[in-house]
Amino acid sequence: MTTQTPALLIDDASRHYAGTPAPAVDGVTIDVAAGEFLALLGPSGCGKSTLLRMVAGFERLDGGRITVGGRTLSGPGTHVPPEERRIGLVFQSYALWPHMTVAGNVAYPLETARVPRAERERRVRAALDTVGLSGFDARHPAELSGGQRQRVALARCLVMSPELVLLDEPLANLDVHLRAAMEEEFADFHAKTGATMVYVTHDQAEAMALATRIAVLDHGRLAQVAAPRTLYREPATRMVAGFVGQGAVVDGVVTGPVAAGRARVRLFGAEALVRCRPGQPEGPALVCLRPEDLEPAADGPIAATVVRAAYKGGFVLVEAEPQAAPGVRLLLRVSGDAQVAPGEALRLAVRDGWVVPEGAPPQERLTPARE
Ligand SMILES: Nc1ncnc2c1ncn2[C@@H]1O[C@H](COP(=O)(O)OP(=O)(O)OP(=O)(O)O)[C@@H](O)[C@H]1O
Repeated sequence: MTTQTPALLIDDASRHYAGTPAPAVDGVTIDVAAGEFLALLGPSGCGKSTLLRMVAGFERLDGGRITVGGRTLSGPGTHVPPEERRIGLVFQSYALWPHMTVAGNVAYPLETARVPRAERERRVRAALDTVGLSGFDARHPAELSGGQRQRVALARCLVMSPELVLLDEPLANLDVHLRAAMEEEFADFHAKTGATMVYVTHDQAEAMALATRIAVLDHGRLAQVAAPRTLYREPATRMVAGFVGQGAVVDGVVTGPVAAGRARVRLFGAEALVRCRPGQPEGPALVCLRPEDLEPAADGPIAATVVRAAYKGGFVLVEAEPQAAPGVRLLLRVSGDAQVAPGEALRLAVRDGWVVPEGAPPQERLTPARE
């Protein structure tokens, strides 16, 4: 059996800024396989950028270790400076030189590294070709769209053939349409180069669309790292359940039996069968109900009242309040043809759900590109 060295290993890494009450990054462990696209996701201030800056070498660690391809870059007594890490960086501000042409910007890191002219020109051409900007060599950044500028920044990073590429909210400054187009560009870029990527975002849709795995940070700690589908269907904590995807996290009681990943739960006085981790104990529990887990049904056991109904094109997103739990809001989708109005009574059936195993170990290891 062979054990592959992870492309990037963040091992129990911490950073506590002086004068702040709590660590920005608190004992985070993640290993990233070669060729993996890992998204770091979480609300503002959860420590995503700090963690990325630690990997890049701009921040020192207060504890733990960071290795890339088996080489320790940060650790007790070790801090390799950013420029010696062979890591590509792409940030939301493209940081292109305005007085240089596109080709000049992309060639810049090669010049700094004293790469001979002929090889430099070949690599610049190849990098511009990869990002779909052949023929733009002579333009200046001011003559490009936001998306094109971001692609130049990608090409400039790619031209150095980095082992690892770090991207910090690279689409944050682009409008919605351009973001969608650039998402595809990033997916292409990843497929073509096979580079290992770590991508910071607070946009869960972006993370879901791009990443092989997503690491969710919550107040500097790793809440869960898993494939997008697992994160959505089997959130490990209340925070992950609420932050990723739509739906509700509600109080229920596991009444058993718990077998084959299923449990019987009592929800709003009704019985339902939902998914759970093996060994889920009986008793009070949090249950995550996604919109597709709930269905209006004439004989549904949960009596509810429509609070809001929003036509979303093709379907209506309904917010409903169970009569047994005033203040709780459930979300479900009904057909776009259905007439649903606030105040209406509704009976709901629970088709699926997930018992949130708060307190269980957060780490899930998966090989890249596999669910
Ligand atoms: N240089 C600094 N000095 C002191 N505190 C800092 C510094 N940089 C970040 N912090 C604090 O560390 C915590 C994590 O910040 P960080 O920028 O890593 O979060 P983030 O998840 O990237 O947020 P955002 O999505 O808003 O960029 C925050 O509480 C922030 O205020």
